[in-house]
Amino acid sequence: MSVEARTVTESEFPDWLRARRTGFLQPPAVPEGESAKLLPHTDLTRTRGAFDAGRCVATFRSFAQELTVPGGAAIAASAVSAVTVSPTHRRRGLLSRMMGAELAESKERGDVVSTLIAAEYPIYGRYGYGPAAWTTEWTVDVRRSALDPRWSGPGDGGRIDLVDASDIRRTGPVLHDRLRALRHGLVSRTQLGWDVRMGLVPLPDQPFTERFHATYRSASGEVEGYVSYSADDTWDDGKQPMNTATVRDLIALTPAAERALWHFVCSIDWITLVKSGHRAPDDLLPLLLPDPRAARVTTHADFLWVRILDVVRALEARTYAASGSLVLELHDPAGLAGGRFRLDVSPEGAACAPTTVSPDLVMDVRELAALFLGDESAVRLAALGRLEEPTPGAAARADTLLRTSRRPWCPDVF
Ligand SMILES: CC(=O)SCCNC(=O)CCNC(=O)[C@H](O)C(C)(C)COP(=O)(O)OP(=O)(O)OC[C@H]1O[C@@H](n2cnc3c(N)ncnc32)[C@H](O)[C@@H]1OP(=O)(O)O
Repeated sequence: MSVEARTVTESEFPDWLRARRTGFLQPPAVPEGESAKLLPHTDLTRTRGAFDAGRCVATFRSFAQELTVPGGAAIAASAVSAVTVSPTHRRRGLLSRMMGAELAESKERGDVVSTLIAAEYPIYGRYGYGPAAWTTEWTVDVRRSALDPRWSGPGDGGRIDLVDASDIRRTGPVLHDRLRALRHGLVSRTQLGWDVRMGLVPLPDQPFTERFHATYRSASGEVEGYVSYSADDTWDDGKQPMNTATVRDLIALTPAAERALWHFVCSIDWITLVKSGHRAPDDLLPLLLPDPRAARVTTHADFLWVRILDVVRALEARTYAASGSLVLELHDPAGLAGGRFRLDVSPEGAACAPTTVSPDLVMDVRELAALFLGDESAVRLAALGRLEEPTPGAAARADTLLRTSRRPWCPDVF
């Protein structure tokens, strides 16, 4: 009997959850109440499964998301998540079938891009996705940071206050939305995501430890950022505290807030190590420390992958720091976004339209995804043989136009 790939019904949802848990190597039995808890937050018209003899053997879902592009505009994205194929059914094309259906529908819906956090690097390039934002995680050895251990709050007239989860549940989304308008690479968060983050909706098998929350308030009284962190309880044999604080979220609208919040986490008695969580590779953290070597990089990897579905809207939505023109020839084996496009940009705005004139650069659509948020360099891609440059110097020109002074940052796993 052939394996059927399609959207799932409400009655199949518990079996879909079991298959998802199996694919992610979690104990397969769906805990009591999990299905009822997740169903109201699940759009079944965007939840796919593959069924073999009535049993769910593959899962895939997407949901509406906004992605901030350089300049602060938010574009419509379809966020792909929960991708699994059971070990019995791998490498038979099930992911390709579900992905093909998703991308076609996403294009039809009018999404500008599709986004995902890739479990493994080699999976998604074949579908036109490229790594658009990388993540770096640091571990700070507080005792070597040379921060003043007598610090008891910001010296700029601002203040740090410990607050409750309910305060962050109220103010966090507002601060996060304001940051989204300032920082490209950020993605919108769902209401469920905030509830889970604050422990208000506990998800089975993701044991939740209540977090500490602190806000930074500027001298004028405005809350400009917050940090949420958890701490372990470790002491060495000599009765010395060796506790680690793990930052779960640190949102700062101003450099003053960023500085004060990091300094706060690095000044808590008993805390000797601070784990930063997902930050942009050019995060200020190491250089906020008098001795930046106290911040050791513990992770550096591709993180947010983007698949461009509408080249014109994607390139017109973002801003550019310089003025110039480029003709791009894009190959897209899936037939969704390929073609030849002329891009005219200046700090005042951008215009992009199909053209027949000779191209300056020729590349696969996945390479454009890596360039899109300003992170990757066209010169580097040319050196790697992933981009052709029929017009000499066009890759360097593309870098002048497309690259951004700050690197994109996506702190969220979704
Ligand atoms: C956004 C997210 O949810 S990320 C989470 C992704 N899920 C996981 O990592 C869970 C464990 N892995 C799995 O469930 C599956 O192996 C999946 C979903 C990654 C792949 O599903 P499959 O149905 O086996 O993929 P499918 O058969 O369609 O493969 C298509 C192509 O991709 C290749 N491919 C698939 N998975 C991988 C991989 N992990 N590494 C390298 N290549 C891969 C296949 O070899 C195939 O290549 P080919 O066309 O040259 O023959």
